Amino acid sequence: MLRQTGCERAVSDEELTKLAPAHVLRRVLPSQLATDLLKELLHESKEMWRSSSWVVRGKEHMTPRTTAMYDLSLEAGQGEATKASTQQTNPGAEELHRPRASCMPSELLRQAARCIHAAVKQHRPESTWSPTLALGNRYDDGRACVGWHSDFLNSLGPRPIIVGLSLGACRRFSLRRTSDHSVVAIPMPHNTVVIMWDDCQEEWEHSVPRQADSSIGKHPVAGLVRISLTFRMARPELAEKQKLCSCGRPSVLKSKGGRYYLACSPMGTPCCTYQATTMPWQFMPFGDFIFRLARGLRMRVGSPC
Ligand SMILES: O=C(O)CCC(=O)C(=O)O
Ligand SMILES: [Fe+2]
Repeated sequence: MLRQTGCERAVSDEELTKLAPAHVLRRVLPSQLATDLLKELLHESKEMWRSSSWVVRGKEHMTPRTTAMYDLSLEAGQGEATKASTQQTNPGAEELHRPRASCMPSELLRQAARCIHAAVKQHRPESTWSPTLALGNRYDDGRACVGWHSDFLNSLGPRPIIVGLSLGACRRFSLRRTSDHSVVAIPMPHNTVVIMWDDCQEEWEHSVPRQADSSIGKHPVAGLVRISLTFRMARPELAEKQKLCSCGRPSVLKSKGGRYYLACSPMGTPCCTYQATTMPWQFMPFGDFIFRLARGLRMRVGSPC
């Protein structure tokens, strides 16, 4: 059933697949694995995850949640992530004033990654997607949130599959189409997965909005705390092709109005107000994308650095 919530529509799982390039799957992990992973991450996130921060005009802004990056390509015992691997898996991290924590994935987290991989394979047998990293987010209560955004494409490439697993408290996950700002929202109780595919990063934004604590579905173990893991596949071919802005700082690859563009300084004050490319994203095969990126997305800089 469609329900109007302000300007936001709460939709059923079936409707979501018709309205947005996204898919909700319930109880994807065996329930014991979901419980054990939740307990492990509740503990680990308290000890090791942290709020990142960035500085805009001298003022430090903290993320209203704690986060950590898990590099699934690292074998147990490999210890600290190397700088190269951190740069690839932690896009924008070098721009952060307080960078994101990098943690080693446990066996439980790897098992969860295998379940997520199998679920994607079941829905898209032809897909070669396989998760290489997971970004953890911890939302302690209704004030913790993530605002409207699409994920950086630098290390993921065009039209990436990104899979979010929710553990603990039930929060709302919202998707907004950039062309007309229509919003759909889905409740994400414990052990629910949302798959964002196709052009979800190119044409839509997503968020976990602030909520009154009284509207959050508490979990028997986690209470108001929600933990999410977003599984992604990094493309090593792209890491070598990262472009610096003309001011020398890293740039991020984003998409707007049907074109890719590189923007300066994702987290701080951009040196340039506008940088555009002339690369349309639609229907572009990955090989073409790499080729064009290697040749350089020629940037038109709106104002001088
Ligand atoms: O917590 C969520 O479900 C969303 C997190 C998110 O958007 C992200 O990690 O980029
Ligand atoms: Fe995101």
